[in-house]
Amino acid sequence: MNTESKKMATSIYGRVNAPVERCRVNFCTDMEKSVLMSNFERRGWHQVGPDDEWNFYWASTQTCRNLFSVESGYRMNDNQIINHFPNHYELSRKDLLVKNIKRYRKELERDGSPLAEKAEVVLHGGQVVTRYVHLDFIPVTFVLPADYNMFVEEYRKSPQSTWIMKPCGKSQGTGIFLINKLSKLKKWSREAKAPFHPQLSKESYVISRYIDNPLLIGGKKFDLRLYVLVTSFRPLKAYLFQLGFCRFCTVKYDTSVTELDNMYVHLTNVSVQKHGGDYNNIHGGKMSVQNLRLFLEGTRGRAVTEKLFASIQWLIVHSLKAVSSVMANDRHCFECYGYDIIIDNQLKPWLVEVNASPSLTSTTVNDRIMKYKLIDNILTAVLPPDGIPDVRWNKVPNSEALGNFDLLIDEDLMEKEESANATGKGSKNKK
Ligand SMILES: Nc1ncnc2c1ncn2[C@@H]1O[C@H](COP(=O)(O)OP(=O)(O)OP(=O)(O)O)[C@@H](O)[C@H]1O
Repeated sequence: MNTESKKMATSIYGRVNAPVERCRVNFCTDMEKSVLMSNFERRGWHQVGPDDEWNFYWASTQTCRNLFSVESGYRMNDNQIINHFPNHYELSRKDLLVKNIKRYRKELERDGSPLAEKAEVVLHGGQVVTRYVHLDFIPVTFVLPADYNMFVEEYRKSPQSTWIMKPCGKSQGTGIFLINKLSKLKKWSREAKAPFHPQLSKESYVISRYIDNPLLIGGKKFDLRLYVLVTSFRPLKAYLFQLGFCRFCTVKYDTSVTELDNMYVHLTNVSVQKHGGDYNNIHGGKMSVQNLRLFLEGTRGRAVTEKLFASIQWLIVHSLKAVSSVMANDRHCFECYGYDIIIDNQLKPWLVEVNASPSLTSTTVNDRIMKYKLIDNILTAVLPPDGIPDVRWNKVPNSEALGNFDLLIDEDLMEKEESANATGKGSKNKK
């Protein structure tokens, strides 16, 4: 690499900008976010249009779907990669995520896996129900209108529970509301012109048990936004970014009925909270995961904190395994998912949602530094050491190339280790 090409980027990113190999890559994007563009520029990449010969496409989910559609007839060559799997919605659509996780649990149960162990638990109202011991990481959820009767049955088991209704095809808190009475749901259904009638309803919803005992800090509810990079679904290869963050509500948590419609109390989306009068532009209602860890170690102890973070990794791996068999594992694809997780006051993590297009908009300076680093680390991890996209590469970055990503799972590696162990055992046995 000559000195010309060894370009140290300057400016606000500081330490983030280690020298990168500058090589000729033609990139295309329909998302001109500054954290993306500055990363591409720093690598000396050249921007081209979708009809030109691109090597690297950072596309919106819709553009990616169009590109993979049968009608488009587009065929990628070995030097082209793109940032979504064609049917990412199996993981990122609220209803499909639930459907896939339910199927995965049933399959494990049918195979007699110890992971599918069940036990009886007592609900608030004293009712005893059976739940998965290890795979109970999404709140009880039903898809409406299809599962309306099943929902009513569950609702009656614990009528004092609160439920959250979310439209499947929307984001950023749009169309979400809480209910604590079946009558409220029925009223809404009437006003929305019979959305529970499968033939009449245009939109499906999920209704989930509301996690009404979230862990609070400073009296406020928050959730975690974690980034997970998947480079392959079969074999599964996934990495967790260390620099996730917590997103706080601006108003203190309050479960009283009068506050049920107050979204500044219940929804942690930045897109909701930034409209609140108490929104802070400096920290943007965000706190790093490292600081959360320190806070928990100080207030709850190191062992339970370790256990919580291990459970979070566990739930991410199993949510990915739940979709791995249905994902179109195109070798041109990688994807960075935004995981939304709520921790309850028993330090149990709950998976709320997975986003295929986590926001790359920066609300604060720290946010911008972190997101810049995220993109930098993704690019380094998905490209072979020479920096040129190549699907024939084995997609195993070395530990240096992972930057702030930690390996979550590599089924390839696991298989190799297993067979090495078996061979080791074999030779021991021979002795
Ligand atoms: N089961 C639940 N219990 C408690 N709070 C929840 C639950 N589900 C969602 N929430 C809250 O509602 C917010 C919005 O939910 P969710 O992320 O599923 O919807 P969204 O509008 O699609 O968000 P996004 O913009 O991230 O796609 C979450 O960030 C969380 O604060």
